[in-house]
Amino acid sequence: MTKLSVNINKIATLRNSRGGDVPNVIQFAKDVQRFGAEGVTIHPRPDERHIRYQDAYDLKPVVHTEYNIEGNPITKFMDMVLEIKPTQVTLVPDGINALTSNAGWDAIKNKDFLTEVISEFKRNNIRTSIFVDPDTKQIEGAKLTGTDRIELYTEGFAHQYSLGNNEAIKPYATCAELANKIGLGVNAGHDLSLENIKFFKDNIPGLLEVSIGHALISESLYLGIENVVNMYLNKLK
Ligand SMILES: CC(=O)[C@@H](O)[C@H](O)COP(=O)(O)O
Ligand SMILES: NCC(=O)COP(=O)(O)O
Repeated sequence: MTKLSVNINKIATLRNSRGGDVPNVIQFAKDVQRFGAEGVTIHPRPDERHIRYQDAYDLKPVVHTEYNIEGNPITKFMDMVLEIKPTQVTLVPDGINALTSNAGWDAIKNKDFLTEVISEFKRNNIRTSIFVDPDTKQIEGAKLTGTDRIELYTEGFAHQYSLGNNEAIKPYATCAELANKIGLGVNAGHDLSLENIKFFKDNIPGLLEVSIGHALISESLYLGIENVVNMYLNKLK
């Protein structure tokens, strides 16, 4: 069973584009859970261009499924996560100006730093996951940091799969097998979509959770637009 955690960053992006509170991220988080999502993911960035730190606090009382907060563990982020105590924190090595996440950790080079940060979160009973590329050396490195889980960075797979290259799943499957063997839980995310999720899930052993935002919100627009246009047309009759 693989849990679906809905990343609601894009709802905040839309809200922020107009000021005000439409669409309302809190209501959206409540709704995705009502519709069956098994988790809510946010990825606050230092510039707060989409999800804001305040949203992270406001979401805490309404996320009754798994609350996953992702980000680079700078001091401000760590303090917030330690205060909120979500179900899971996913550490991502984003550059400050990165448009979106674009690489996993070098868990070998950053072993001491990650070990320290992870132990602090675990001391506070927060499950930890680290974002990694599909490289077996990084899976072994991740294990040495003490993390509970890894999140496989799936952008490469998603891109290759869209070009018809199904072989691109192989390093992910190999890494998942290794993670299962050495006792690391396996999550995955980035550019997963209705087009590629079934193939990914079917080929990744022990996939515990996927977090999906960009495609899921885009698909919701595509699949909802006909209904809404018709609702407007009915009102204009
Ligand atoms: C770690 C990951 O792949 C996602 O959290 C992604 O980075 C979403 O962040 P943005 O919404 O800022 O693109
Ligand atoms: N951890 C990945 C995530 O939360 C969503 O990534 P994306 O679906 O917005 O690419």
